[in-house]
Amino acid sequence: MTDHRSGFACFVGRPNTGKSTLTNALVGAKVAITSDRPQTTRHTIRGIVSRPDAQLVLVDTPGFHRPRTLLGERLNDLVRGTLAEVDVVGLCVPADEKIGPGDRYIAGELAKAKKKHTSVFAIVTKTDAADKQRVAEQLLAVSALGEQVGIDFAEIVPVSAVRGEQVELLADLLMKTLPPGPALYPDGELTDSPEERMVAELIREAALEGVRDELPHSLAVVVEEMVPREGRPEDSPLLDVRADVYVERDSQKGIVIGKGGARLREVGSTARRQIEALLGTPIYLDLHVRVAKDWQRDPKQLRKLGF
Ligand SMILES: Nc1nc2c(ncn2[C@@H]2O[C@H](COP(=O)(O)OP(=O)(O)OP(=O)(O)O)[C@@H](O)[C@H]2O)c(=O)[nH]1
Repeated sequence: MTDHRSGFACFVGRPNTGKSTLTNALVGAKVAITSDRPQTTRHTIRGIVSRPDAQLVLVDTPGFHRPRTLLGERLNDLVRGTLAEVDVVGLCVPADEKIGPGDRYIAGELAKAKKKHTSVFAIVTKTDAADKQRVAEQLLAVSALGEQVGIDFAEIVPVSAVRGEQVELLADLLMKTLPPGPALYPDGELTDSPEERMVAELIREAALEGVRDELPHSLAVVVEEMVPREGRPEDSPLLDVRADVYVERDSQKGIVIGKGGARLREVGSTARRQIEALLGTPIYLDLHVRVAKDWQRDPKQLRKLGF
């Protein structure tokens, strides 16, 4: 485990440069494109690439690929925030289109916003849509763009996401840049499913009911597992849902759990009814309250929780 690496990456680039397609290709067939997920992470998770030795979490950079909406300070801050938190950024430029003002704008913003320790990759996408000569020219043009804006690309990688060419190589290279660290998400979980997010949100709502003033917004819920109970008859399935409710301090733990666990039982049964209504199947809800103290020192773990 000592060699394990983990971290966050995001792809930036003009619209239509193939960022989503590349994300899907990296994550594999099982990816579910997630919608906004304000509850447990500040940024939408697009997918998770897990390997025995590394885990790469791909996140969205809000607004970055939409320069028109970048006027507001706040959004700019958000973009800078994201770029400051990820370990590696991939600037996507398609092979089949000349580099234009849009690419230069984004590269320029990226040069300003990135942190010193952030690796920046240039990714020349859609190489199947251009001939070899054109791809070679584009690699040079991208390299020149980097020099223009003052970004020293860690790698310049040509890929075709639709053909799956160089996608593995890109994953290898991205993972190599990540800092040492444990997996941030449970093994085998490629991406949070929309169901898990909704379930987490329902539990969080139930946990905040009546104590909203006492507890900070930072109460977070992570669904660790949702698995069908084995050995149940087909016409009477049961879904085991295991979730952790995170608070920041011991005193808050007491508030959530209540006297003799009374409040937590109430939270559990309220949430269970709502989850059953949502999923249309009986569930067994196993709730644990944890203090996120240790997590506070680890920005990545905090990000996972949305603190
Ligand atoms: N030929 C080819 N087309 C691709 C490739 N990757 C993406 N495309 C096409 O390019 C278009 C845009 O791809 P997306 O992945 O949606 O691009 P995006 O950058 O996520 O777009 P936005 O969400 O608008 O920012 C789609 O029509 C894709 O099918 C590729 O490797 N080769």
